[in-house]
Amino acid sequence: MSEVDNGSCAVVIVAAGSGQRLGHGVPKARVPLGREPLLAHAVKGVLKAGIAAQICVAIPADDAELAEICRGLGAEAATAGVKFTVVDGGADRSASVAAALAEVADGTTTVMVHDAARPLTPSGVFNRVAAALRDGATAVIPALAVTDTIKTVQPANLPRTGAGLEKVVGTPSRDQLRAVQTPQGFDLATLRRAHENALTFDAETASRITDDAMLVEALGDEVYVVQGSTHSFKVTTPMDLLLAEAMLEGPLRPRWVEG
Ligand SMILES: Nc1ccn([C@@H]2O[C@H](COP(=O)(O)OP(=O)(O)OP(=O)(O)O)[C@@H](O)[C@H]2O)c(=O)n1
Ligand SMILES: C[C@](O)(CO)[C@H](O)COP(=O)(O)O
Repeated sequence: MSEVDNGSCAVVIVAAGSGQRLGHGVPKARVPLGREPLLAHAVKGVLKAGIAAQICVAIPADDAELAEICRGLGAEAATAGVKFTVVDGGADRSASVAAALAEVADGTTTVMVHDAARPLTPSGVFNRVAAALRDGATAVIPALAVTDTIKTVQPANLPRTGAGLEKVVGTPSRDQLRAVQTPQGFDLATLRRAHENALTFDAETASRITDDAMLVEALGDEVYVVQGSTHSFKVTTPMDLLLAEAMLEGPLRPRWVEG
């Protein structure tokens, strides 16, 4: 049972990336995972969570195959009573989110932004984000504690040969570090304001933006953190896809996969 008023929540799924690091030669959202493309898993995960009144998907412009996949997913969403909207994505992730935000239906109060590249995200994560929004957060992200030791580095040359390497300049305390995931949840007006503010960023600042929470941080607003999930990992490299395939075949198989 969903913990939120899904009558006012839209979920934006960004699926317009090219998937260079996965290296399949087709947009990543179309790459098969088991019997279905990554995007289908992401959409079905949202439907399973039962938190959305609308799903708005950003896909690469002129991708007829993904548009066809979206027609099938739209029919499934309609059966669940969820409005399904497809928009052309932009040149980077932020632009894809902005394009989708423009199509969010009137009356929507909260929005979650989710990566199509996180196909196995459990319902519990959507529900934790939704619960924090309901409890008054205007921005909330799921995250995990980091397990590696993280160093900050800068370019350096070896003393004898001058070979170019990097050297360590610091070791931030792991207690304060978190690895951030999606879905990231927001009050809709706040996220729209954050994206409008981002239009004033210079090119270098804009190029450092990797998630929506950073845009809300730039407004000076609080961003709250809820527990993420190891199952929500992002399919970025071929090894990630292997792990996702193994999860589909094993006891960690998500409940929306038939059979
Ligand atoms: N112009 C873009 C770039 C990325 N994304 C989406 O943002 C999410 C996270 O991006 P990432 O995993 O980096 O995907 P790609 O950009 O496709 O990967 P790569 O950097 O390897 O090309 C993905 O669901 C991707 O489809 C998007 O909608 N529009
Ligand atoms: C939004 C995100 O998935 C949070 O971890 C991540 O920042 C996306 O980064 P990418 O470089 O587009 O993969």
